[in-house]
Amino acid sequence: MSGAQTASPPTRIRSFGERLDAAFGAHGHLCVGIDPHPYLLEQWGLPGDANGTRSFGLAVVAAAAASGRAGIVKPQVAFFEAYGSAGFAALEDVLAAAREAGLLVIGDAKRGDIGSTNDGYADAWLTSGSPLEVDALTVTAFTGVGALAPLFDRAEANGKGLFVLSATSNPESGALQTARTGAGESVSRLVADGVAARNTDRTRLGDFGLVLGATKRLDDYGFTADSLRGLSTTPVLAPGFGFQGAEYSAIPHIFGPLAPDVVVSVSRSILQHGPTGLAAAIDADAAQVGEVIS
Ligand SMILES: O=C(O)c1cc(=O)[nH]c(=O)n1[C@@H]1O[C@H](COP(=O)(O)O)[C@@H](O)[C@H]1O
Repeated sequence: MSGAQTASPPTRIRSFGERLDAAFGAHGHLCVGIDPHPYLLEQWGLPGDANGTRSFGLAVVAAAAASGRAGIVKPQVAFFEAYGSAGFAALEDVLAAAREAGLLVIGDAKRGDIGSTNDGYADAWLTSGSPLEVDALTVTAFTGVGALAPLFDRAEANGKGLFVLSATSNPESGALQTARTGAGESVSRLVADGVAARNTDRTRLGDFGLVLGATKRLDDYGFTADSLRGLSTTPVLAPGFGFQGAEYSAIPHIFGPLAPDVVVSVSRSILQHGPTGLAAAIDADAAQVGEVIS
């Protein structure tokens, strides 16, 4: 054999935005939350322990993958964390199963700290081969969008994404998030503009998105029609449907120009159908979402 070898070009890592766009195209916009509330474990006939959360999570992953109409899942870390190391072991199994099934995984851990600590979170959640590897992570910017730089950088390098809380769905969010800065913009918008600025290639769906609750009027949170247009190509993670009161039919009205890039996230109102009704509930909700976002 000759010593001369042709070097193969390095494989380009697909960005999170590209993969999210592909998931939208192949499966639609529905994201099924994996929230193993203790009352749901009981309702599903599962033990109220880490094994229960594992069985619950694996069942949701299997149903989403089998339906083909939900290409994204969002495990809520809190309900696994409640069982300590055994809960994290269960979460690792659920994440591995979701990855194996080809689902896009948004880890809902709402991390965010000073920059040097965010490096640790990037190691844990956004690094290929890490036990808790996900495709995208929810984070808070209370320490400042700039403090998230290690997470943005690592996500970009590894083909991962972030969803940063901007206008959250809970009733208490307004006092803080609608507060105005010295320059007169709302805290929600300050965060949104900072995140959008990290999406440098505006010709494609970005890797960095915003959490905008579907229960809110975005103009109350300081977003004008123009500012929403300026956020185009920034993906949106939208919780608040079902149990929190928002309806799928309102998506175009709530999100305006951002509606085509919305991840429609729903947990309890699908999960309450139990293991036997889950598949039908996913199909029914996906059909409704498909009618408003094509
Ligand atoms: O980041 C989130 O997903 C999130 C942000 C937000 O503003 N509101 C919100 O409800 N969530 C999460 O979305 C899920 C909503 O659950 P359901 O109300 O059961 O659909 C929970 O896991 C919440 O923690």
